[in-house]
Amino acid sequence: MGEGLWDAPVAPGAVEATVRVPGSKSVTNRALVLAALAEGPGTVRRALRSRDADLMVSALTALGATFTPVGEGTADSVDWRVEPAAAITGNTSVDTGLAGTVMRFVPPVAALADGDVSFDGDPHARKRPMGALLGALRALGADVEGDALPFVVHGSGGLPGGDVTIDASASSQLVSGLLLSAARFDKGVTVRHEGPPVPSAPHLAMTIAMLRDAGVEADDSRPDVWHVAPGPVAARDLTVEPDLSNAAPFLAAALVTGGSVTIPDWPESTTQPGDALRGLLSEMGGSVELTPRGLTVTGTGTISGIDADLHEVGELTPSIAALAALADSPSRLRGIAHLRGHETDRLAALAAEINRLGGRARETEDGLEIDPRGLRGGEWRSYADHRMATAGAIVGLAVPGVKVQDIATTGKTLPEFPAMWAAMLEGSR
Ligand SMILES: O=C(O)C1=C[C@@H](OP(=O)(O)O)[C@@H](O)[C@H](O)C1
Ligand SMILES: C=C(OP(=O)(O)O)C(=O)O
Repeated sequence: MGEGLWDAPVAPGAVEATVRVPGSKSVTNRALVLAALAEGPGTVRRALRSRDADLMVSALTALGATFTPVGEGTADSVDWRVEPAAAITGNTSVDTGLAGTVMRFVPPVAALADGDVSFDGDPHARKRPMGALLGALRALGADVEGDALPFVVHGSGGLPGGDVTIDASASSQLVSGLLLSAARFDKGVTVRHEGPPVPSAPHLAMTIAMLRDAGVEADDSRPDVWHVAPGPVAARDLTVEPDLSNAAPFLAAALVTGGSVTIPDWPESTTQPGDALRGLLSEMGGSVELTPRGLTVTGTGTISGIDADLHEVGELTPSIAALAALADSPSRLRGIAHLRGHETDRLAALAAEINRLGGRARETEDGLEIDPRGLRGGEWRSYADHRMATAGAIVGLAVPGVKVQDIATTGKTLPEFPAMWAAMLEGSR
C-alpha cells in the first residue's frame, strides 16, 4: 500500500461488528521499559506489535535486554519473555522513529548505561519537544549533548538522581520518562512541574500505577509533584489491556452509520484515556453500554456536535474531530494546544484536511472549531500520523471518494487497520 492513496470505503449500511483491538501502545511500552529494568526475568503478555512497540524492543535490546516471543503471537500481538540486562550497555544507538514513548522513555534508561547512546528518529521527530527532559537529565547528573533529536547520552553506569523542576506543559511523557527509570537512580527522583498545566493526566496516572504494580514506591499525592523512591523493580507477569484509543475509529463508525460496534475485553477500570470515549460518544449521540461482552456503542446515524475540553485525552482528538465534521451541529474542541507537538501539528492538519473536503474547521489558540457542512470526496493527507489516517477513514464512511494518503502509517500503533476496517464493514446491514 506504501504511501499511495487508499480508497476509504463508504459504509454500505449500518455496521454490526465486534472488533478486537490489539494491546495498548502506552501500556506495552511502559511494561517493556519496566521489564528491562527489573531485578529478574518477566513476561509481558498480549504486548502490542507495531512500529512504536517494535522500536521500543529494538531500543531496549540495544541497551542489553533480551526479548523472546513465547506462545503463539499474531501480526499485532506477542507474549514477550524479557530478560533484563545485567548492566545497561552503551556504545550503541537508538532509532526513535516518530514514537514519543521511545524518545521520552528511553533516554533516562540510557543515562544508566556504561557508554555513549546516540538517539535519532524520523524527520518530524526532530521537531517534537525534548528539551525539558534532556535538561532534567543533566540536572540529575547525566552528561547529555543536545536539546532535541539527534542527541547523545554519555552514560557513566549510573545516575545520582534527586530533585528537578521542569516545564512539562508540552507533553506528559517528559515526566513519565523520568519516573519510569527513577527507581534505578541512586536517590530516585522528585519531579516538580512549573508552567501551564501538564496534559494527559491519565497517562501520568498510568505511569504511577504501573510503577506501584512493579513494587516501586511512587507518590503523586501533591499537585504537579511526583516522587519515585530508589529500589528494585519487581519482575512481573502482566497482560496488556486492549488499546482503547485505537478503538475510537471503530466505535466512531457506529455513530456515523447508525450501527453498533462492540470492543471485547474493555477493562472495568483503567488508566487509559480511551475510557473517556464512553462519555464523549454518548454526548455525541451514541448509546454506550459496558457489559461482560465488552463495550458496545450504538449510533442513530445522526451525530451531535460537542463542546469538549480534551486536555487530558488529547490523543482522542483526531477521531472526535472527524465525527464533528460529520455532525449536525457545531463543535468546539479545547485544551489541546499541545497537539501541535504530536506526530504532526494535529490542529493544523485536521483543519487543513477537513477544509480540503469542503468542510469548515478553524484553529483556535488551544483547539479547533468545526462547523458541519456537506463534504465532498478528495485526498485526505496523513502527515505520517496514524490517527490522521484513521480520521480520514471515519470521514470516508459517509463521504464518497475520500482517498487517504499513506494508510500504512497506521502501522505506528495499529498495523492491521485496513484489514480490520474491511472486516468491520463486511458485517454491515
Ligand atoms: O505516555 C503516553 O503513553 C502518552 C502520553 C500522551 O502524550 P502527550 O502528553 O504528549 O499528549 C499521549 O498523547 C500519547 O499518545 C501517549
Ligand atoms: C501522541 C501520540 O503518540 P506518541 O506516543 O508518539 O506521542 C499518539 O499516539 O496519539
